[in-house]
Amino acid sequence: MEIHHIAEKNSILNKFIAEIRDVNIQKDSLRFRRNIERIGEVLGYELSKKLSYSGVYVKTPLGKKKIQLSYNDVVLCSILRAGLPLHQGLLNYFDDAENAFISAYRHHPKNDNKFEIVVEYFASPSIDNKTLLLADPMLATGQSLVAVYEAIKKYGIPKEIHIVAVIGSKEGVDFIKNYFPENTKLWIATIDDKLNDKGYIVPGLGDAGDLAYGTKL
Ligand SMILES: O=P(O)(O)OC[C@H]1O[C@H](OP(=O)(O)OP(=O)(O)O)[C@H](O)[C@@H]1O
Ligand SMILES: O=c1cc[nH]c(=O)[nH]1
Ligand SMILES: [Mg+2]
Repeated sequence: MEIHHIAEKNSILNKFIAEIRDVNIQKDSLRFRRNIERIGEVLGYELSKKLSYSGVYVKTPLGKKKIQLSYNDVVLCSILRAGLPLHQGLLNYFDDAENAFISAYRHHPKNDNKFEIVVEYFASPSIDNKTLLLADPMLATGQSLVAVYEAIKKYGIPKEIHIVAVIGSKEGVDFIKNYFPENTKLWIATIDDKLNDKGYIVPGLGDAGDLAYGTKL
């Protein structure tokens, strides 16, 4: 897996990451969602550099100009709930992508810290031979991404996969490497060192779904 850790180089992206982490600023859910969306735009721009391009003539009022345009058939698949604002950010740039949505949540059968991932809702076009963008802001243990990848296989075999995430843990990044095809690319804004005993990223940002959409029962 090719890992692109975007915040390793300083850019305006750092401001968006600082705001979603900041315990006070993150309380503004409108700003939180918009910052995740902005990060999606930045990551989408970065990954667009690795797509396939061919020259297309564009007619202007005064002549014509050959421009390199990407010709990939992109399917943008996001994991509910927290994936929604990231999805919107990517869709702002890949505006003619097809779209897929999948639900994944942590089920605690014994009410302790051990959980399994339950994948229930799935709406997807065929992903066969297409460029799959798999978006989820948090890559904690990596189990949600792997469960989703297993579930999506019945919709076809993608030509290539780009995973898009905002904050990951080192452990989660190492875990998913074993499950995705070798040519998969991970576009991740930033990576933290630790997970706590509940599988939350430390320092991370807390619960991305709750921060974007409120607490659930
Ligand atoms: O890498 P993992 O250990 O699998 O954890 C990451 C998952 O946790 C979050 O979703 P969550 O289960 O909180 O659902 P939500 O988006 O509805 O809040 C996040 O959006 C990922 O899907
Ligand atoms: O740190 C984490 C881990 C899982 N889900 C989140 O929203 N945050
Ligand atoms: Mg959550």
